[in-house]
Amino acid sequence: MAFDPIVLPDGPYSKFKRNDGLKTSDRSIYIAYTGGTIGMKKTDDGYVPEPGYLEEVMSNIPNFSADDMPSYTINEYDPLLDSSQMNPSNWMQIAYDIFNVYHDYDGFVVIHGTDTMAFTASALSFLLENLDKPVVVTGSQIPLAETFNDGVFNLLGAIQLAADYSIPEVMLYFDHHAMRGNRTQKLSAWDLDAFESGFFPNLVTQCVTTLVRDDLILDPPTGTFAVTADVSDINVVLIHLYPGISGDFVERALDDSTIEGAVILAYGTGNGPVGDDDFMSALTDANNRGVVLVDATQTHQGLVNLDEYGASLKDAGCVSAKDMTAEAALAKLIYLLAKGYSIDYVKDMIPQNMIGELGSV
Ligand SMILES: NC(=O)C[C@H](N)C(=O)O
Repeated sequence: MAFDPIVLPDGPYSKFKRNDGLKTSDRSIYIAYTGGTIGMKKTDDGYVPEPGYLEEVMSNIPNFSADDMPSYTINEYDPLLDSSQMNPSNWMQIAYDIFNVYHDYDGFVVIHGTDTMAFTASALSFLLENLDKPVVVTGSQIPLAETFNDGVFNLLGAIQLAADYSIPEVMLYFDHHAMRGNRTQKLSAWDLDAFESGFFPNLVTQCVTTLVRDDLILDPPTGTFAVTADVSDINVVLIHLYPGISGDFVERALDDSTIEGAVILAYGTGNGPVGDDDFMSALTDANNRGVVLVDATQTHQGLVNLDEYGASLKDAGCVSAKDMTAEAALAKLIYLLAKGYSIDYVKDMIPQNMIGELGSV
């Protein structure tokens, strides 16, 4: 009995796949190595960041120097940081670092600890204005030096994505998926599939082949790439609501004249104890002093709707973060304040999509 031959379709087409005739090995990638578990060394006191160690381990893994890899330059930061020690001035260091070499490379990889990776990815998406090259943030749960580890695939995948695709976005690459950076949250300190992209599909899935959601990728910018906001000294706070939170606590949390904004991590669709007069007046007073109050949801898949109930945090002056993650809401608020915009403009912009941080498909 004769069988018709199986005709395989051409591989999935992506308009972001670079097709200028160059090979992957002709491309060059810049790697900003900030720290994180991926490059740590095992010692009697546990894992520690060790200068030079990540590159040493990489040089013993043939894949990183294979013929079909792009060339890459690694800028190892000094000191290497566990990401739990990072603050907005570290975001600026990464942003300026990329800015300084932007025209010399095809794409960028940021090696970073997982703990605050979603905050950094969110912040970079705002800080790197008019980005038209891929910036892929990655790290791992287990150090690359361990025999069984997730760093090999994460780092190889991030480097190849930055080399082969011209996706003009800050992405977070983990466990074979690239997610929009400002949609991500760290969900697990245990699973190798540690991040999720809440209300938004993954942008890229790497299986036997690479599947790119062309329909979701941001349009290339029309303006010139720039880093114009310095968020290092912007003072905002994040207040996570919990049953029993007192007005006194909120008042003290906001009682600092340098505070310019606050993200209120509220329940469900943005709810809080609106019947508590002390709580509401602590917020109202801050709002009257010019502190921008942003109501974001503490759920991982939620949409703030301040008009759903008769009384809401809107009565205290809060503006809705809609479906933004806490990480994105904080980063966006800091960024908008750093731009020096008026309070009214910042409040207007929070619920409006700027760089893919909100809106569902
Ligand atoms: N897996 C990791 O990278 C966790 C580490 N504590 C960090 O965030 O730097």
